[in-house]
Amino acid sequence: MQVGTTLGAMRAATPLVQCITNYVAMNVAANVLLAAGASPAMVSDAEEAGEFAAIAGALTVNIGTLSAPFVAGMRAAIAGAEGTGTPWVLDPVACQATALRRRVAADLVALKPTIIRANASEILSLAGEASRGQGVDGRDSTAAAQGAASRLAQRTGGVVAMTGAVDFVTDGMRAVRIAGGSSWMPLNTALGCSLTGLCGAFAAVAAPFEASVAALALFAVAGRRAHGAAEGPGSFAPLFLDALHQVGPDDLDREARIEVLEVAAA
Ligand SMILES: Nc1ncnc2c1ncn2[C@@H]1O[C@H](COP(=O)(O)OP(=O)(O)OP(=O)(O)O)[C@@H](O)[C@H]1O
Ligand SMILES: Cc1ncsc1CCO
Ligand SMILES: [Mg+2]
Repeated sequence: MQVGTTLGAMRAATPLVQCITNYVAMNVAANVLLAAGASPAMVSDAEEAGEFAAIAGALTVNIGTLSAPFVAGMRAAIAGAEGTGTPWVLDPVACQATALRRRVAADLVALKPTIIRANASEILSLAGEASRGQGVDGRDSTAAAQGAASRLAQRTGGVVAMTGAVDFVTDGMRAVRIAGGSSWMPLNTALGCSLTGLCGAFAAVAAPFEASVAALALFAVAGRRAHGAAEGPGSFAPLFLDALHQVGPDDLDREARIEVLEVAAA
């Protein structure tokens, strides 16, 4: 897959990405998007979120620190995005954990996100299957959730970008696995939330499946590079930001480990 071309297009556009994300992720995700080449804006109040979505290249919606004002802002923003045909990405953080999260996540999935980016435990929960997730941390393997991801994609008509030690992306017809990354990534908070924002940046310039694969591949390559130079989760964080900035289109094509799956295997 031509992930390098997609990265080049994203950087050339510097897309404006509206991120409705949680308090933990706001700063981390903004820095990740800036380092990768996009232009993040954390705009979530219901009074302006719909208006902003109409001028953004993409919208991302994350339920990590959920509250009624956040939900109102999400609904306004999604309505604005739908009005202009703007792609939007859902991150259903810890959607298995409480009744509020299950209800809000189900309501948002019913609005048919362009992309759902989540860990395997969240995908299993959205698909109505048993999840071992502990709060925001995934505890299931993506291999065990491939079927759930495919069914979810078929139900929404969108793309499911599921992450873990090995990532899995499907639109219900096509599927790929992406290897790489670092075991220190889940020890850095909000990297998944930041990747959701990056999926939005790529979706502003490319079709949802290609956008998701490019975003996850960039994280996998940058994570692998940073792992080689880091000594632990703390030193990993700045090295990862540097790598996100340094990986170019040719590097991405050369270093990405993307396996295209037979449909039957998905
Ligand atoms: N064990 C691992 N080895 C390599 N890469 C990993 C591993 N676990 C996660 N990653 C990578 O970390 C990034 C975030 O994925 P993860 O599944 O941890 O998201 P998440 O659970 O939603 O995170 P958060 O909610 O903390 O933001 C992805 O790029 C994924 O490929
Ligand atoms: C730790 C944490 N708690 C709510 S959201 C979040 C960021 C990782 O999902
Ligand atoms: Mg998450």
